[in-house]
Amino acid sequence: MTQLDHQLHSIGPEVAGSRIFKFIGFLYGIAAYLVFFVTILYAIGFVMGLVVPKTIDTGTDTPTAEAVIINLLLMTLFALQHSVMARKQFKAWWTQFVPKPVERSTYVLFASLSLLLLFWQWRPMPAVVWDVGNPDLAVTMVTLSLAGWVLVFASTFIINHFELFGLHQVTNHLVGNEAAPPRFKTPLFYKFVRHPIYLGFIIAFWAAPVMTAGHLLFAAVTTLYIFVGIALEEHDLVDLFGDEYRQYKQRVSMLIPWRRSV
Ligand SMILES: C[S@@+](CC[C@H](N)C(=O)[O-])C[C@H]1O[C@@H](n2cnc3c(N)ncnc32)[C@H](O)[C@@H]1O
Repeated sequence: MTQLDHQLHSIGPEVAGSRIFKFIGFLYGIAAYLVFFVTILYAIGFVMGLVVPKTIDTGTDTPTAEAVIINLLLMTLFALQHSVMARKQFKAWWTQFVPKPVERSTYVLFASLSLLLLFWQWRPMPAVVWDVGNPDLAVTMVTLSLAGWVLVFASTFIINHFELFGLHQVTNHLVGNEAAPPRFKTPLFYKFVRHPIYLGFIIAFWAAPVMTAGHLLFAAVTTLYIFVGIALEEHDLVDLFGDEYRQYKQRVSMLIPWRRSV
């Protein structure tokens, strides 16, 4: 028995072909997760202008009107992919072709690829909108932006990082566990705002000591998209959890901890 056969044998009693497919699905899920992980790390460098070779403020010099059009198209492509593929009607349709256990991984992979395309093709718009100048204030803003990214990561872990990014589903499938039905949760930050991940992104995108026109366009459009995304997501959450989510909306603010409505 080869080592692979041995590993597959320990997974469960199914026929060999099915076990092979489960294992391939698992490897695919890991690959999709790794692509996501590289993409999100790149995103931090891209937005903050740190470490990575191509940032929000570098790249091919392009006339402003052309840069605005290209950048808007890139953000629209990401928004469409991200929102359309997340809807339950779309999921019901495409799981006829994509096996259910790898559906989330495929979504994560497509979202990562459309973001990587955005980073690659993004046109800088270097006009400076604000430059805080004061070094202490600049450090505060960079720290705030990093805190935004920490809020994003921490919130994914407290709600269920591995399920959000598809690893949970492919692992369950591999070991033959039934996928658990979605559960409504309000851990930690979710007691103060309904969307801590999105709040983290907003903070990370806006807290910039030097704000260029390109960065401002990115922050403004993504913030607008977050509000659209929230409306779509909450519509689905009310469908899924009913009164439990309706009452949560009454009780807990959307994005600003001390305000009920927003
Ligand atoms: C990318 S996460 C964003 C979660 C949340 N909007 C945030 O900003 O922290 C989207 C997924 O989280 C799920 N979700 C959002 N709020 C939830 C909650 N309170 N309990 C369980 N699942 C939730 C949605 O159904 C969706 O699958």
